[in-house]
Amino acid sequence: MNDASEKEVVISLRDVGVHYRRRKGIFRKSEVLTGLSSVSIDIYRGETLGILGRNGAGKSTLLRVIAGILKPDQGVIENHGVTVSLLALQAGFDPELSGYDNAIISGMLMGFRRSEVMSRMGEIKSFSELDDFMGRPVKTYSTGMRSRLGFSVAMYLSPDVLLLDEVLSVGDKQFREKAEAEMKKKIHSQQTVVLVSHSESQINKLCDRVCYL
Ligand SMILES: Nc1ncnc2c1ncn2[C@@H]1O[C@H](COP(=O)(O)OP(=O)(O)OP(=O)(O)O)[C@@H](O)[C@H]1O
Repeated sequence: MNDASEKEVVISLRDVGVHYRRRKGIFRKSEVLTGLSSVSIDIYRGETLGILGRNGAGKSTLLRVIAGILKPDQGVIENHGVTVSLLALQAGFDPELSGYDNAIISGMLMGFRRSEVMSRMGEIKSFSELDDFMGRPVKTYSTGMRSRLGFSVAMYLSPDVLLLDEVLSVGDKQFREKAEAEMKKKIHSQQTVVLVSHSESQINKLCDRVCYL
């Protein structure tokens, strides 16, 4: 990471909280569940920030807030003009469309032109090892294949800030090692990454800084 004096904050959160309201029954009062409790953190350009915490601590909620998908009902989040994209295994792809079409749509949602996505398609296909499956509907993919596509799209079409939710934990050992090696290259470049993982050793291996929820 850069010298402390050169650190540039790209996203900052102050006292950010998210609460979910859940109805317990038609005639019963709803209860309020805390999804995220008073988080204050700065994300710096070029860093790889790891997020650790027990199940239900709010890691996925935090990433959704940073991505702008979820509006916090407490505190303030400021994005200092950066593009952000969240890669999570359960999110994103249209099951009826092919891997190619999903890669194009994902890229365009991140703000790339179609031609820019197409110019990287060869690398996306090759890294994902999906071969002919790239032309088939995503609903025919295994979970591991979906994550390989998601990971490859994220690696070759990176926004300013890349949010990864548990994406390095699936797929076979060989692909995981390849994905980790690619992540390390990103880390040594100027890519800003926020990585959620249940694996403390993975976080320690890959991240410059860790936030415990
Ligand atoms: N849509 C929702 N409606 C109600 N409660 C929710 C919703 N999404 C999350 N929660 C609750 O908010 C809390 C935080 O959830 P979140 O998924 O962010 O945690 P997490 O740290 O990512 O968990 P895990 O490690 O199990 O993936 C949990 O108690 C969860 O039950």
